[in-house]
Amino acid sequence: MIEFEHVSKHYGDSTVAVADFSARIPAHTTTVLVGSSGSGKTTLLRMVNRMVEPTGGRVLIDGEDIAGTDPVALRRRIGYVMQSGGLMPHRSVLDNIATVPRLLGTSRADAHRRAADLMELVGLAPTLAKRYPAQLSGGQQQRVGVARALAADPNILLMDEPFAAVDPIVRADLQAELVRLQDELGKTIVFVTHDMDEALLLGDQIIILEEGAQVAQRGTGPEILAAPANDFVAGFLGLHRGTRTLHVRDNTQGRIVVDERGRAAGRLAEGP
Ligand SMILES: Nc1ncnc2c1ncn2[C@@H]1O[C@H](COP(=O)(O)OP(=O)(O)OP(=O)(O)O)[C@@H](O)[C@H]1O
Repeated sequence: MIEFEHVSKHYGDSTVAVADFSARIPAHTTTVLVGSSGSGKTTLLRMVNRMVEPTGGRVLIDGEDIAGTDPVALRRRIGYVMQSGGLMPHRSVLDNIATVPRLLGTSRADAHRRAADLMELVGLAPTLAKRYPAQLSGGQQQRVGVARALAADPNILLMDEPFAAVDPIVRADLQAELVRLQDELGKTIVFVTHDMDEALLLGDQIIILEEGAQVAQRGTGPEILAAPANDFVAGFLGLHRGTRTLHVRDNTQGRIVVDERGRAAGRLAEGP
Protein backbone atom coordinates (compact mmCIF):
# COMPACT_ATOMS: atom_id res chain seq x y z
CA MET A 1 0.00 0.00 0.00
CA ILE A 2 1.11 3.54 -0.78
CA GLU A 3 0.01 6.34 1.54
CA PHE A 4 0.24 10.05 0.97
CA GLU A 5 0.00 11.89 4.29
CA HIS A 6 -0.67 15.62 3.93
CA VAL A 7 1.96 16.02 1.26
CA SER A 8 2.65 19.39 -0.28
CA LYS A 9 5.00 20.70 -2.95
CA HIS A 10 5.88 24.35 -3.38
CA TYR A 11 8.17 25.67 -6.09
CA GLY A 12 9.76 29.03 -5.32
CA ASP A 13 7.49 31.43 -3.46
CA SER A 14 4.40 31.33 -5.56
CA THR A 15 3.76 27.95 -7.24
CA VAL A 16 1.81 25.50 -5.15
CA ALA A 17 1.88 22.33 -7.23
CA VAL A 18 0.39 20.32 -4.36
CA ALA A 19 -1.35 22.11 -1.47
CA ASP A 20 -2.29 19.33 0.96
CA PHE A 21 -2.91 15.87 -0.46
CA SER A 22 -3.69 12.67 1.38
CA ALA A 23 -4.65 9.32 -0.13
CA ARG A 24 -4.33 5.58 0.35
CA ILE A 25 -3.45 3.51 -2.69
CA PRO A 26 -4.33 -0.11 -1.89
CA ALA A 27 -1.95 -2.85 -3.04
CA HIS A 28 -2.73 -4.90 -6.17
CA THR A 29 -5.16 -2.33 -7.55
CA THR A 30 -5.03 0.48 -10.09
CA THR A 31 -5.49 4.03 -8.88
CA VAL A 32 -5.86 6.71 -11.51
CA LEU A 33 -5.02 10.35 -10.83
CA VAL A 34 -6.99 12.38 -13.32
CA GLY A 35 -7.14 16.14 -13.73
CA SER A 36 -6.44 18.96 -16.08
CA SER A 37 -2.99 20.17 -17.04
CA GLY A 38 -1.02 21.57 -14.12
CA SER A 39 -3.20 20.03 -11.41
CA GLY A 40 -0.18 18.33 -9.84
CA LYS A 41 -0.63 14.75 -11.05
CA THR A 42 2.93 14.20 -12.23
CA THR A 43 4.30 15.86 -9.11
CA LEU A 44 2.36 13.40 -6.93
CA LEU A 45 3.42 10.41 -9.03
CA ARG A 46 7.09 11.34 -8.86
CA MET A 47 6.94 11.67 -5.10
CA VAL A 48 6.45 7.89 -4.95
CA ASN A 49 9.91 7.16 -6.39
CA ARG A 50 11.51 10.29 -4.93
CA MET A 51 12.07 12.01 -8.24
CA VAL A 52 10.26 14.85 -6.44
CA GLU A 53 10.74 15.45 -2.71
CA PRO A 54 7.67 16.83 -0.94
CA THR A 55 7.95 20.23 0.76
CA GLY A 56 5.82 18.84 3.59
CA GLY A 57 4.11 15.61 4.60
CA ARG A 58 5.13 11.98 4.06
CA VAL A 59 4.83 9.22 1.52
CA LEU A 60 4.81 5.69 2.92
CA ILE A 61 5.17 2.39 1.12
CA ASP A 62 3.92 -0.55 3.16
CA GLY A 63 4.13 1.61 6.25
CA GLU A 64 7.70 2.78 5.68
CA ASP A 65 8.43 6.50 5.20
CA ILE A 66 10.33 6.56 1.91
CA ALA A 67 12.22 9.72 2.93
CA GLY A 68 14.55 7.36 4.80
CA THR A 69 15.23 5.06 1.84
CA ASP A 70 18.01 5.21 -0.74
CA PRO A 71 16.39 6.87 -3.80
CA VAL A 72 18.39 4.88 -6.36
CA ALA A 73 17.50 1.56 -4.75
CA LEU A 74 13.89 2.73 -4.41
CA ARG A 75 13.69 3.61 -8.12
CA ARG A 76 15.04 0.23 -9.14
CA ARG A 77 12.24 -1.54 -7.32
CA ILE A 78 9.48 0.67 -8.74
CA GLY A 79 8.50 0.47 -12.41
CA TYR A 80 8.10 3.80 -14.18
CA VAL A 81 6.54 4.34 -17.61
CA MET A 82 6.56 7.80 -19.19
CA GLN A 83 4.62 9.32 -22.07
CA SER A 84 7.78 9.74 -24.14
CA GLY A 85 8.82 6.14 -23.57
CA GLY A 86 12.20 7.25 -22.23
CA LEU A 87 13.99 4.45 -24.09
CA MET A 88 17.72 4.57 -24.69
CA PRO A 89 18.05 5.28 -28.44
CA HIS A 90 21.37 3.47 -28.99
CA ARG A 91 20.36 0.27 -27.26
CA SER A 92 18.33 -2.53 -28.78
CA VAL A 93 14.83 -3.36 -27.58
CA LEU A 94 16.18 -6.35 -25.68
CA ASP A 95 18.93 -4.30 -24.00
CA ASN A 96 16.47 -1.56 -23.10
CA ILE A 97 14.19 -4.05 -21.36
CA ALA A 98 17.15 -5.76 -19.66
CA THR A 99 18.59 -2.51 -18.24
CA VAL A 100 17.41 -2.69 -14.62
CA PRO A 101 18.01 -6.45 -14.11
CA ARG A 102 21.55 -5.89 -15.44
CA LEU A 103 22.03 -3.00 -12.97
CA LEU A 104 20.80 -5.29 -10.22
CA GLY A 105 23.48 -7.83 -11.11
CA THR A 106 21.58 -10.33 -13.28
CA SER A 107 23.82 -11.95 -15.91
CA ARG A 108 23.42 -10.76 -19.49
CA ALA A 109 22.07 -14.12 -20.65
CA ASP A 110 19.48 -14.32 -17.85
CA ALA A 111 18.46 -10.67 -18.31
CA HIS A 112 17.98 -11.27 -22.05
CA ARG A 113 15.92 -14.39 -21.40
CA ARG A 114 13.73 -12.43 -19.02
CA ALA A 115 13.47 -9.57 -21.54
CA ALA A 116 12.35 -12.00 -24.24
CA ASP A 117 9.63 -13.37 -21.92
CA LEU A 118 8.49 -9.83 -21.16
CA MET A 119 8.32 -8.99 -24.86
CA GLU A 120 5.90 -11.85 -25.27
CA LEU A 121 3.94 -10.74 -22.18
CA VAL A 122 3.37 -7.24 -23.57
CA GLY A 123 2.60 -8.45 -27.09
CA LEU A 124 5.84 -7.66 -28.94
CA ALA A 125 6.99 -10.04 -31.68
CA PRO A 126 10.40 -11.67 -30.99
CA THR A 127 11.63 -10.35 -34.35
CA LEU A 128 11.70 -6.84 -32.85
CA ALA A 129 14.30 -7.75 -30.21
CA LYS A 130 17.33 -6.46 -32.07
CA ARG A 131 15.75 -3.25 -33.35
CA TYR A 132 16.45 0.21 -31.97
CA PRO A 133 13.64 2.35 -30.52
CA ALA A 134 13.55 4.66 -33.58
CA GLN A 135 12.71 1.63 -35.72
CA LEU A 136 9.49 0.97 -33.77
CA SER A 137 6.02 2.50 -33.97
CA GLY A 138 4.84 4.70 -31.11
CA GLY A 139 2.65 1.91 -29.76
CA GLN A 140 5.50 -0.61 -29.90
CA GLN A 141 7.78 1.84 -28.08
CA GLN A 142 5.23 2.17 -25.29
CA ARG A 143 5.03 -1.63 -25.02
CA VAL A 144 8.81 -1.71 -24.66
CA GLY A 145 8.45 0.95 -21.96
CA VAL A 146 5.94 -1.23 -20.08
CA ALA A 147 8.15 -4.33 -20.47
CA ARG A 148 11.17 -2.41 -19.18
CA ALA A 149 9.21 -1.14 -16.18
CA LEU A 150 8.20 -4.73 -15.36
CA ALA A 151 11.69 -6.20 -15.83
CA ALA A 152 12.75 -6.15 -12.18
CA ASP A 153 9.33 -7.52 -11.18
CA PRO A 154 8.40 -4.44 -9.13
CA ASN A 155 5.38 -4.44 -6.85
CA ILE A 156 4.62 -0.86 -7.85
CA LEU A 157 4.17 0.51 -11.35
CA LEU A 158 4.00 4.28 -11.91
CA MET A 159 2.53 5.27 -15.27
CA ASP A 160 2.58 8.92 -16.37
CA GLU A 161 0.24 9.38 -19.34
CA PRO A 162 1.89 6.39 -20.99
CA PHE A 163 -0.56 6.17 -23.89
CA ALA A 164 -1.19 9.87 -24.53
CA ALA A 165 1.12 10.19 -27.53
CA VAL A 166 -0.32 7.35 -29.64
CA ASP A 167 -3.34 7.44 -31.92
CA PRO A 168 -6.76 6.47 -30.52
CA ILE A 169 -6.88 2.95 -32.01
CA VAL A 170 -3.43 2.03 -30.73
CA ARG A 171 -4.29 3.64 -27.40
CA ALA A 172 -7.38 1.43 -27.08
CA ASP A 173 -5.18 -1.64 -27.77
CA LEU A 174 -2.64 -0.59 -25.16
CA GLN A 175 -5.37 0.08 -22.61
CA ALA A 176 -6.90 -3.36 -23.21
CA GLU A 177 -3.44 -4.93 -22.86
CA LEU A 178 -2.90 -3.16 -19.56
CA VAL A 179 -6.23 -4.42 -18.23
CA ARG A 180 -5.23 -7.97 -19.23
CA LEU A 181 -1.74 -7.60 -17.76
CA GLN A 182 -3.08 -6.23 -14.50
CA ASP A 183 -5.53 -9.16 -14.22
CA GLU A 184 -2.54 -11.46 -14.56
CA LEU A 185 0.05 -9.59 -12.47
CA GLY A 186 -1.93 -7.68 -9.82
CA LYS A 187 0.57 -4.83 -9.45
CA THR A 188 -0.04 -1.71 -7.41
CA ILE A 189 -0.45 0.77 -10.25
CA VAL A 190 -0.63 4.55 -10.02
CA PHE A 191 -1.70 5.87 -13.40
CA VAL A 192 -1.80 9.54 -14.40
CA THR A 193 -4.03 10.79 -17.21
CA HIS A 194 -6.10 13.77 -18.22
CA ASP A 195 -8.50 11.47 -20.08
CA MET A 196 -11.60 10.59 -18.05
CA ASP A 197 -12.51 7.68 -20.34
CA GLU A 198 -9.10 6.16 -19.74
CA ALA A 199 -9.56 6.67 -15.99
CA LEU A 200 -12.96 4.94 -16.07
CA LEU A 201 -11.57 2.03 -18.05
CA LEU A 202 -8.47 1.39 -15.96
CA GLY A 203 -9.13 2.66 -12.45
CA ASP A 204 -10.28 0.57 -9.53
CA GLN A 205 -10.06 3.87 -7.70
CA ILE A 206 -10.20 7.26 -9.43
CA ILE A 207 -9.02 10.48 -7.80
CA ILE A 208 -10.10 13.62 -9.66
CA LEU A 209 -7.80 16.57 -9.00
CA GLU A 210 -8.23 20.29 -9.29
CA GLU A 211 -5.43 22.85 -9.23
CA GLY A 212 -2.99 22.33 -6.38
CA ALA A 213 -3.89 18.62 -6.37
CA GLN A 214 -7.04 19.37 -4.43
CA VAL A 215 -9.29 16.33 -4.49
CA ALA A 216 -12.53 17.12 -6.30
CA GLN A 217 -13.79 13.56 -5.85
CA ARG A 218 -12.54 10.04 -5.25
CA GLY A 219 -14.25 6.72 -5.70
CA THR A 220 -14.85 3.98 -8.22
CA GLY A 221 -15.84 4.97 -11.74
CA PRO A 222 -19.49 3.97 -11.29
CA GLU A 223 -19.67 5.86 -7.98
CA ILE A 224 -18.36 9.02 -9.60
CA LEU A 225 -20.60 8.64 -12.65
CA ALA A 226 -23.65 8.09 -10.45
CA ALA A 227 -23.07 11.11 -8.24
CA PRO A 228 -20.57 13.69 -9.46
CA ALA A 229 -19.54 15.67 -6.39
CA ASN A 230 -19.74 19.10 -7.97
CA ASP A 231 -19.84 21.08 -11.20
CA PHE A 232 -16.12 20.68 -11.76
CA VAL A 233 -16.46 16.89 -11.76
CA ALA A 234 -19.60 17.00 -13.91
CA GLY A 235 -17.72 19.20 -16.35
CA PHE A 236 -14.79 16.86 -16.34
CA LEU A 237 -17.07 13.91 -17.01
CA GLY A 238 -18.49 15.76 -19.99
CA LEU A 239 -22.00 15.51 -18.54
CA HIS A 240 -22.79 19.09 -19.54
CA ARG A 241 -21.84 18.34 -23.12
CA GLY A 242 -23.86 15.14 -23.25
CA THR A 243 -20.80 13.32 -24.57
CA ARG A 244 -20.48 10.70 -21.88
CA THR A 245 -21.51 7.29 -23.17
CA LEU A 246 -21.87 5.54 -19.80
CA HIS A 247 -24.88 6.30 -17.63
CA VAL A 248 -26.35 4.96 -14.43
CA ARG A 249 -29.81 3.43 -14.49
CA ASP A 250 -31.96 1.87 -11.78
CA ASN A 251 -33.41 -1.56 -12.40
CA THR A 252 -34.97 -4.25 -10.25
CA GLN A 253 -31.57 -5.60 -9.22
CA GLY A 254 -30.25 -2.23 -8.11
CA ARG A 255 -28.24 0.41 -9.91
CA ILE A 256 -26.39 -0.57 -13.04
CA VAL A 257 -24.07 1.24 -15.40
CA VAL A 258 -25.17 1.10 -19.03
CA ASP A 259 -23.42 2.10 -22.25
CA GLU A 260 -24.77 4.33 -25.00
CA ARG A 261 -26.97 1.53 -26.37
CA GLY A 262 -28.40 0.70 -22.97
CA ARG A 263 -26.30 -2.45 -22.55
CA ALA A 264 -25.21 -3.18 -18.99
CA ALA A 265 -21.53 -2.35 -18.52
CA GLY A 266 -21.36 -3.03 -14.81
CA ARG A 267 -23.17 -2.98 -11.51
CA LEU A 268 -22.86 -0.09 -9.11
CA ALA A 269 -21.40 -1.22 -5.80
CA GLU A 270 -23.69 -0.62 -2.83
CA GLY A 271 -22.44 2.29 -0.76
CA PRO A 272 -21.56 1.88 2.92
N1 LIG B 1 10.36 21.90 -11.48
C1 LIG B 1 9.34 22.77 -11.39
N2 LIG B 1 9.56 24.07 -11.09
C2 LIG B 1 8.54 24.94 -10.96
N3 LIG B 1 7.26 24.63 -11.11
C3 LIG B 1 6.96 23.35 -11.41
C4 LIG B 1 7.98 22.36 -11.56
N4 LIG B 1 7.38 21.17 -11.86
C5 LIG B 1 6.04 21.43 -11.90
N5 LIG B 1 5.79 22.73 -11.62
C6 LIG B 1 4.47 23.36 -11.55
O1 LIG B 1 3.67 22.62 -10.66
C7 LIG B 1 2.32 22.53 -11.12
C8 LIG B 1 1.89 21.05 -11.23
O2 LIG B 1 2.67 20.43 -12.25
P1 LIG B 1 2.47 18.90 -12.65
O3 LIG B 1 3.44 18.62 -13.74
O4 LIG B 1 2.50 18.06 -11.45
O5 LIG B 1 0.99 18.92 -13.24
P2 LIG B 1 0.22 17.82 -14.09
O6 LIG B 1 -1.14 17.72 -13.51
O7 LIG B 1 1.02 16.58 -14.16
O8 LIG B 1 0.14 18.52 -15.51
P3 LIG B 1 0.22 17.91 -16.99
O9 LIG B 1 -1.04 17.14 -17.20
O10 LIG B 1 0.30 19.13 -17.86
O11 LIG B 1 1.46 17.06 -17.06
C9 LIG B 1 2.28 23.30 -12.42
O12 LIG B 1 1.84 24.61 -12.15
C10 LIG B 1 3.73 23.31 -12.87
O13 LIG B 1 4.00 24.43 -13.67
